[in-house]
Amino acid sequence: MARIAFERLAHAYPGVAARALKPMDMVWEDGGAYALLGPSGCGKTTLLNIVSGLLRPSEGRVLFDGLDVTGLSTERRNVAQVFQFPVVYDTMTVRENLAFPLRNRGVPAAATRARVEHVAGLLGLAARLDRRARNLGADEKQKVSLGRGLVREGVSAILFDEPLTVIDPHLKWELRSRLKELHRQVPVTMIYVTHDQTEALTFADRVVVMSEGEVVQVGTPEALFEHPAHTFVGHFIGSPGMNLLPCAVEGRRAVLPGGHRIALPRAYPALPGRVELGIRPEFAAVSREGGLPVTLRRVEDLGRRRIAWVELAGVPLAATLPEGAPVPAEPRLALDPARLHIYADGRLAAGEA
Ligand SMILES: Nc1ncnc2c1ncn2[C@@H]1O[C@H](COP(=O)(O)OP(=O)(O)OP(=O)(O)O)[C@@H](O)[C@H]1O
Repeated sequence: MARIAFERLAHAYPGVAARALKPMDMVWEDGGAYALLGPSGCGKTTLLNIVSGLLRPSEGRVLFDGLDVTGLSTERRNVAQVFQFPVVYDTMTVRENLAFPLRNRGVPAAATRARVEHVAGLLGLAARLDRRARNLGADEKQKVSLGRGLVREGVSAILFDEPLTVIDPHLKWELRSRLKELHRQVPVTMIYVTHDQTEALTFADRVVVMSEGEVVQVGTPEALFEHPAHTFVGHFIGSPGMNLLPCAVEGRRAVLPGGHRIALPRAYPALPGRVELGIRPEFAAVSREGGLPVTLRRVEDLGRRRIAWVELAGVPLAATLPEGAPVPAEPRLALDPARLHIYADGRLAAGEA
């Protein structure tokens, strides 16, 4: 297990002027379960390959427990990896596949057998141990691949690159829970790359959100929901994401589209650049009275809750229509003051209580 640190780490691919990763300092705590979340092309795989040693960063250093490993191979770093597509030997049995990483490192036969059976049990593969891998379906092959990543004890970290892509949707939930359970039993540092927020939020204790080669926030799923540090996080996490309204801020007041003034929970100094007010749909309620006048465009029934799509002076936003309430003829929008956030050029402005 290892605490992994980046020191002024950045990466540009040869012949490409723009950096795929912008300079960053970061720490991955020993034993943490991290998800690396972001849209396609934001740099997740680049970052993961730098941790594993498949890719050498063009700038900065990678430290494992304080030791500079920037120039070391994956093997020397003692990192296990699970990729998007199954990596299994078709002619071997499941048992032989799972035992392979242990045999390679000279683990005694009895210990190998016990460990293989334990991991197979965790992944629901116990009844398949003596089958040839080529006779397995795609889901089961990927389970074997996961097992090969998990079977070694004492690794510095286990890295997963979208490991559930080929897995049937109903099995994804089960495998995520099994991985989480495994992390509870053996708290090794795990980094799990995904572009799926549900996958990230259910697997991880800490979610690392990336956008355009930058880590924009590291936080618990709750922190990302309650206090998005960046408008990208507000919008990317949540369904629908956070509403963003252009505004002007004067001390403890915000002036919204249409010239509506609302009180803010904190006081702000003069803010530079583009200023926006962020509020999640969960904390913006549409009702018959109290609040800002809005135009109702449509109501979306999501089963457990209803989303009212409204416009405030022409600016669209999503709000909640409380359970059981009729759709109001003249809707008003109430924003929970405690849940308002102010952003300047995309970044959360601190304000003073
Ligand atoms: N070998 C390469 N040479 C040049 N540019 C690359 C190379 N690999 C990735 N890139 C570029 O670097 C950026 C980050 O890519 P990366 O694959 O790390 O993103 P990602 O978040 O993992 O995306 P995805 O989810 O689609 O895999 C992209 O703009 C990509 O086009």
